[in-house]
Amino acid sequence: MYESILFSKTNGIAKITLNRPQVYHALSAVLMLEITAAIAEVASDDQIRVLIITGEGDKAFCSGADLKQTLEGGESADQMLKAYYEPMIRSIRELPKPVICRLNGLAVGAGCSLALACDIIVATEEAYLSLLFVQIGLMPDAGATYFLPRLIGMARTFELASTGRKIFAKEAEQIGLINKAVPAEELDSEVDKLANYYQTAPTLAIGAMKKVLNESSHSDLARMQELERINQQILFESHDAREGISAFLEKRKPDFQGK
Ligand SMILES: CC(C)(COP(=O)(O)OP(=O)(O)OC[C@H]1O[C@@H](n2cnc3c(N)ncnc32)[C@H](O)[C@@H]1OP(=O)(O)O)[C@@H](O)C(=O)NCCC(=O)NCCSC(=O)/C=C1/CC=CC=CO1
Repeated sequence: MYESILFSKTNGIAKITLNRPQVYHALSAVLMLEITAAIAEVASDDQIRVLIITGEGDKAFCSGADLKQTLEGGESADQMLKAYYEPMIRSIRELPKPVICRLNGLAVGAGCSLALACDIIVATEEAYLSLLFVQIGLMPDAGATYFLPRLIGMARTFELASTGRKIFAKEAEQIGLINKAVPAEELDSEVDKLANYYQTAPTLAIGAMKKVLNESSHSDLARMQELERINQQILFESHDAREGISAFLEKRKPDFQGK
């Protein structure tokens, strides 16, 4: 059904694998439309409780815009960003389910933006991120200027964006750009551990928390308290909250259904 991604759904866990290895999974229009379409499938499938995004193989997660297609496609940057990049990035942020980035290799340009849009990033120690836009005379896009200052502050963002230097996973972990750097042989067990946790977690609560946190960087305390109140009221009536509270009182493990 898809030509540039592999898409699987198993035991409540969906996985999107970018699959254009000959160009390090560079972002073609088709690839971006397919990622966005697969995320819409994840959104509408109540059985799916967590999404993993990764690249095929061990070299690259994503090399950013497919430069050949970008140059030859005849579309302006404005058109491409609006039509392909921005909907893809927003679909990750707006998905009310956790998204894990399995950073299997380099993530550069808009590939870096794609990784940063995810909720949790687990990387191999060999993986690196780079805002190398500046090296081809461009500036960060696809949401990078939104994510970076919030994650690592303005001074670090300016340095990384104006030089495009590589940030390997260990440094990225230290400065708070990713969650965890692990040896390559531990990447799958680390990602599986997280995915299995989320697959049995109270998905409704996690989705509401994600939606509210998305607002926190541009809202004041009163607005955040209002959003907390509105969403907590909805969660308080939910199956999983009733189950979680009952399980605590009955001294047993909760059986969360994600609703
Ligand atoms: C740093 C690299 C990603 C990897 O370097 P290296 O390990 O030395 O590997 P290479 O030999 O260079 O690459 C392997 C093959 O993949 C092809 N390739 C790699 N990246 C791309 C790409 N982005 N587009 C097309 N093809 C790519 C590469 O040509 C090799 O193919 P052959 O074996 O046939 O030669 C390095 O490859 C690199 O710097 N890549 C370019 C990174 C880049 O500049 N990305 C785009 C940034 S801009 C952006 O992401 C977003 C936009 C959005 C909208 C509008 C306009 C522009 O950009």
